[in-house]
Amino acid sequence: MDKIILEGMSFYAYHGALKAENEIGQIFLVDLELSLDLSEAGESDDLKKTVHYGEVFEIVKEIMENKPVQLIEHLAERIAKQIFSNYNRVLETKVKITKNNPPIPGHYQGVGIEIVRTR
Ligand SMILES: Nc1nc2c(c(=O)[nH]1)N=C([C@H](O)[C@@H](O)CO)CN2
Repeated sequence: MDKIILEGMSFYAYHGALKAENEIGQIFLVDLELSLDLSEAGESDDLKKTVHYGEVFEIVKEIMENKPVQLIEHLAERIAKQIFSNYNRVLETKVKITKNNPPIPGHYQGVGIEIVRTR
């Protein structure tokens, strides 16, 4: 299946289970993969036959920069639901959200989750 990919989106936000995260905030990295048929858009060269990835970015931004929540799973779920609601063409959505510097002692590149939802 073809994919639209938005990779390395970053947002400063205040999500987290710890009060410190809600007060200080941190950077969240979001990767998104939308599975859909891109052949019609490829053949027609018509933007209406695909999903505008700039619009998708704004959907993610609105959710990531909105009211703080505890879990990044909740953010990922909201993003997937909104994508399916806005775009009937999308058959599957993969959302990966990472925190590179959470207040968790230790040496690591990042911590995060990835969900895959199918229509
Ligand atoms: N599966 C998850 N585990 C944890 C999350 C999360 O969102 N999903 N969040 C936290 C805290 O906010 C952490 O970032 C700071 O202690 C812990 N585990």
